[in-house]
Amino acid sequence: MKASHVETFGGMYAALYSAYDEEGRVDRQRAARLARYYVGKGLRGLYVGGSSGEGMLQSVEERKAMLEAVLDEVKGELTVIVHVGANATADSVELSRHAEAVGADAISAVPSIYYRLGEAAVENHWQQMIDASSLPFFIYNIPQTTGFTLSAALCARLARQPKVAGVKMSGESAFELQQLKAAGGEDFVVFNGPDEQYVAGKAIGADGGIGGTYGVMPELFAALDRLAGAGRLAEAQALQRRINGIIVQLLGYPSLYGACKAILSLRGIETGAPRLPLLPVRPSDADSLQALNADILDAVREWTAAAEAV
Ligand SMILES: CC(=O)N[C@@H]([C@@H](O)[C@H](O)[C@H](O)CO)[C@@H](O)CC(=O)C(=O)O
Repeated sequence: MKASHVETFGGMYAALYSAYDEEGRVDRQRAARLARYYVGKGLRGLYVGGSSGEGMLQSVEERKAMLEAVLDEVKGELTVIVHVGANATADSVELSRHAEAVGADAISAVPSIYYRLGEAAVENHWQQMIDASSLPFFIYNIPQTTGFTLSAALCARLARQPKVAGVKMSGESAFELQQLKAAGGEDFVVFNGPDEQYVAGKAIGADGGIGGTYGVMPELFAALDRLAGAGRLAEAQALQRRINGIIVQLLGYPSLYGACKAILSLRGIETGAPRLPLLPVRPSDADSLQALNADILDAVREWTAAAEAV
């Protein structure tokens, strides 16, 4: 019997950061090393080229290079979902075809942005990339950055296609997350997007999460999922509060991704600076980043034993 979408894709995914060399060019070796860092950390997989991955700031060729490097390194060990959303439909179609050709597990996309498109245009944009490959497709709903809110009606319509496997719900309303799950049906995978409220998303029906801060604390999000999934609510709430203390600090730097990349650099994983207009950390941030990294590693020590007992 064919595995369900929830069985195949449910779980926790780090939204992978970009990997550049010191001149800001996509660096395949660094991308491979970054992907390898997440093996054995309790995650199901990686989400490549999304918001955290700066896909929207890269050329089609750079995006292909990032994906190829990741798949060469971890294919079969981690499930790889690749974001193929681009402003021009033709670019998304090309990325969708490429994803299938190089062996990604699934594709995903935001709407085209800037033109404030209506539902018919967005639906057509997504449909073209769905049709361009045989891979499962995950809608990426992130209204606060795209200006487009996925309606339950459009979600239900798309979900009628067997290839449409779920939604990455980065909107902040837990109610809307539940409504998308209801619209998609039992085997429609809903990923929680806001890392700060994973427990709420899970409690209301998320099948896992994809997050931009998982990349600096994958063990904590894996533990959080296990505690919440086992119904150990008090511990899950306590861990979510601990995580949120860390996220608040990360959000205090010139850019979230710059801070996350700087923290990974302290652990020997070099990925370069984020691409402008995203700002890198400042030299004056060095001491606080050291302290934050130490705090995260303390939290990992505190919480992994608790979750292993689940
Ligand atoms: C608005 C936004 O960027 N949301 C992030 C969160 O992971 C976010 O970084 C986190 O909750 C911190 O605010 C994700 O939903 C997006 C994401 O994971 C990605 O595609 O990289």
